[in-house]
Amino acid sequence: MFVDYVKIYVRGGDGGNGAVAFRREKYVPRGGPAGGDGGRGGDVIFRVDEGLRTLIDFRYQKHFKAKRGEHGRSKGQHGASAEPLVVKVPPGTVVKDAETGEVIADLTRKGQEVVAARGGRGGRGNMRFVSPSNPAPEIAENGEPGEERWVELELKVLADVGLIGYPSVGKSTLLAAVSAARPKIADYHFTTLAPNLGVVDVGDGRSFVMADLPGLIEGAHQGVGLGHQFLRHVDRTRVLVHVVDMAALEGRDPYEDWVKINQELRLYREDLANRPQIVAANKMDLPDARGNLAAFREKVGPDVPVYPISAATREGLRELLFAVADLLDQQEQPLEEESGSGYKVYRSREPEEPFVIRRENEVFVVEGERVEKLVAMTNFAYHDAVRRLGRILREMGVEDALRERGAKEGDTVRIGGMEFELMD
Ligand SMILES: Nc1nc2c(ncn2[C@@H]2O[C@H](COP(=O)(O)OP(=O)(O)OP(=O)(O)O)[C@@H](O)[C@H]2O)c(=O)[nH]1
Repeated sequence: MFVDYVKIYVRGGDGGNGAVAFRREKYVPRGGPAGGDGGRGGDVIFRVDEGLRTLIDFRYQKHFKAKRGEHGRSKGQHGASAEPLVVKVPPGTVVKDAETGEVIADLTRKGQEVVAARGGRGGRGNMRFVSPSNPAPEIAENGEPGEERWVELELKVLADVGLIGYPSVGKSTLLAAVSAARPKIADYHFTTLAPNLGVVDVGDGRSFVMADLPGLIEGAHQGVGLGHQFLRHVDRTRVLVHVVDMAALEGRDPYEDWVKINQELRLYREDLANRPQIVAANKMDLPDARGNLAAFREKVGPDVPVYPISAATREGLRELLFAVADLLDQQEQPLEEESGSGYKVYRSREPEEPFVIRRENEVFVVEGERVEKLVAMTNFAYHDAVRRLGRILREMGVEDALRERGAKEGDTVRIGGMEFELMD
C-alpha cells in the first residue's frame, strides 16, 4: 500500500483566567465578590472534507493551535469561550497519537470529526469561591492549559489519475516534474509492476494522486497477472492522461500511437477505455512537434482535449494540471471501502497518574499531570489562591511524600516550573 504520512502538532486553547473583582456600590467600600469565570479554550478538531484527496497541505503547515478563552471580568461577566479550530482532512485519514501509537480516530465518512486536542476549561472567578467562612475571597483560578500532543496522520492513497502511453513518451518525466511529494511505498508485492506514484499540488488548493501505470498495457498484452493493489489503483483512477510523443522520433506517428493504446485499453478493460481522457502532447520543445500537433489535432477532432506540453521544460504543465483537476472535480468520488469500525470516539487520555518525586541536586521535583495543572492554574498574585494550592497539595499527600523522601524545612521544591520553599 502507498501511504501518505505527516506528523503534526496540535494544541487546544488555554482556558481564560478567572477574575478577582468586587462590586462597587455607593457608600459600600467593598461589595460582594464579582469576578467572572474565564471562557473555555478552543478545541482542535479534525473534520473530513470530501474534496480533499491528499495530505499535501500539511507539508506547509504542521502546527495547529486553537485560540484561548477570554478572561473573566468584573461585574460578574464571564469570558467568552473560543471557537474550535477545524482542520480539514481527506476521507480515509487515520489519526494516531505520535507518542503511544494509539489510534485516536479512523475518519472515513463525510463530515465525521474528532477532537484531537481539547481546549482547557476557564478558570473560576472569585464569585465561585464564596463560603460562609470567606465571604469575600481574594482568589481566582487561571485557565486550564489546553491539551497538546503530536499526532500522526496516515492516508492510504490510491491514484486518482492514471498516466498511459507508449514507452519513452515521457510519462516518468512528467510525473517527476509535477510531483510535490512521493508517498512512502511499503509492502508492494509486484515491484516490477509497481505504479510510480506522485502527489500533485495543483497550486490552487487542489491536489490529487497521479500514477504512471506501466505494465498496464504491456502486462495485459503479455497476459501477466496484475497485483491486487495495482488493480485497485487502476479502478480508482477517474481520469486518464494519455501521453503522446509529438516529436515522433524513431519513425512513430503520434496519431497511430494514440489509436493503438486506446485499442489496447479497450481490449484490456472496456470500462477503462471509457474513462475521461486528456491528451498530453509531450516534447513540444523538439523540432517537428508543432507540425505534428496540428496534424494530430486534425485527426482526433475537436472533441478530444489536447494539451501541448514539454515535461522537460515544464511548458504548458500548469494548464494541463488545471484541466485534469477540473475534470476530476466533475467525476463522482468513488466510495472507499470502509477501513476499521467506522465511528471512533475520542478517548480522553489515561486517568490521572499519581505524582512522582525525583531529586535534581538539592531540589525536589514533583511531577504529574494533576499537580502540574494545579500549579499552572494557580494565580500567585493572591494569597488565598496560594493557600488553597498548599491545602490541596497536602490533601493529595504531596507534602508527606516529600518528607518521606527526606525533604526538610527550607528545602526547595519544584512543580511545573515554579519553585517553592518547604515550610512547616
Ligand atoms: N526533449 C524532451 N525530451 C523529453 C521530454 N519528456 C521526456 N523526455 C525524454 O524522453 C525520454 C523518455 O522519457 P521517460 O519519462 O522515461 O518516458 P516514459 O514514458 O516514462 O517511458 P517508460 O518508462 O519506458 O514507460 C527520456 O530521455 C526523457 O528525458 C520532453 O518534454 N522533451
